Amino acid sequence: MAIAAAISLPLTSPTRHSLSSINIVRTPSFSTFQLNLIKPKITVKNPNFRVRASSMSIEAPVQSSSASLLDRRESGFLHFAKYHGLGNDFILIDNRDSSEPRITSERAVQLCDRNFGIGADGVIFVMPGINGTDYTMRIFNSDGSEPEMCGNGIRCFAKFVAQLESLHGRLSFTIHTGAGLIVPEVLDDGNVRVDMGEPILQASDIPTRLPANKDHCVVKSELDIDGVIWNVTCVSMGNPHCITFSTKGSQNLKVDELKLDEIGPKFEHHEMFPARTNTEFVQVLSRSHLKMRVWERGAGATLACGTGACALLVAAVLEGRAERNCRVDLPGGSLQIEWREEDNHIYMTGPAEAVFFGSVPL
Ligand SMILES: N[C@@H](CCC[C@H](N)C(=O)O)C(=O)O
Repeated sequence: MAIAAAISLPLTSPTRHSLSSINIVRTPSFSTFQLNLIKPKITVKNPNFRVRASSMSIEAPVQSSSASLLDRRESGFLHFAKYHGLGNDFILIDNRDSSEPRITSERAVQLCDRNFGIGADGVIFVMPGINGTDYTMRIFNSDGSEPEMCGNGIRCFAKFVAQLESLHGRLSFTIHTGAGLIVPEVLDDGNVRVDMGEPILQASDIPTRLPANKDHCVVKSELDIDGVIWNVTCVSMGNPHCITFSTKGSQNLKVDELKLDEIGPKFEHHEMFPARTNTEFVQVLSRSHLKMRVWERGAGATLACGTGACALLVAAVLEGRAERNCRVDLPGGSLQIEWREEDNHIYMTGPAEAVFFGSVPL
């Protein structure tokens, strides 16, 4: 099904956004508004552009007493919110009334398309909790595959739930995911700290066919990509990650120089990774400051990967390259990651922001 238009409002840009067909004015307090207080404030320049026309509508948040777009329930339309965590962007769907995703994986692929759809790295569904949890999160990657977890996505999930439920201040939820129980906490400053649980290190559970050491872990192993040997460590955060700091014979990667589009797919589809893999290319800036670029399974090069940042910290500690609490710089910004010795859990802290709201045909 075709989609007429998709618009994003980067939060770092000025408050007025000029597009060829419409102007959208955003309130400065955009990140703190309530979904049930949203009303469009759109100036239509081109009379041929109909904001709520045949296929898609766009609303910029300003305070009002009218009903939210997300409160409307016309049949045939899918209402969504677009969020991002450090530029890793997602279409969030209120699926609290059902444990079946409101759209298929095929439709998710269409909606994630940056030219013919809304544009996103994935689609996330907010579903009823199971096993005593508050909510369940499911996600489709932009290629339609379903991963177990998403670190940036779960921060967006927490902010979206807070707005759907009109909750304020410091909040914490329990969320059932394919990676087990995950607990995000919305902090007073708007950032979200997530208890990401324990890393999985057993080769068969990651899964990887790379040779394991005596602890059954894959640390400082070697992976052959077209004759180049990459030193890799493998970690699962519920989803698989392959982390590399160097090629054989070199000291430290310079991540800005990598041709990610060429090498990323070769890691992702390597025969050593039966469930494919996410890959983090890491440069050590200091023992508490790491820089990474990521090639994601099912989404390609993204601006950030939360589970990847957690996995790479574990790899850096296991390889003796870093402390347990580090700042991780990603193309879209920074995350603070801690692998706590007392409980073996990983804690990720970072932002998540609403971008725009809209509706498309189901
Ligand atoms: N960007 C996400 C990870 C999303 C899932 C990943 N592509 C996979 O297939 O495992 C994150 O922030 O963790």
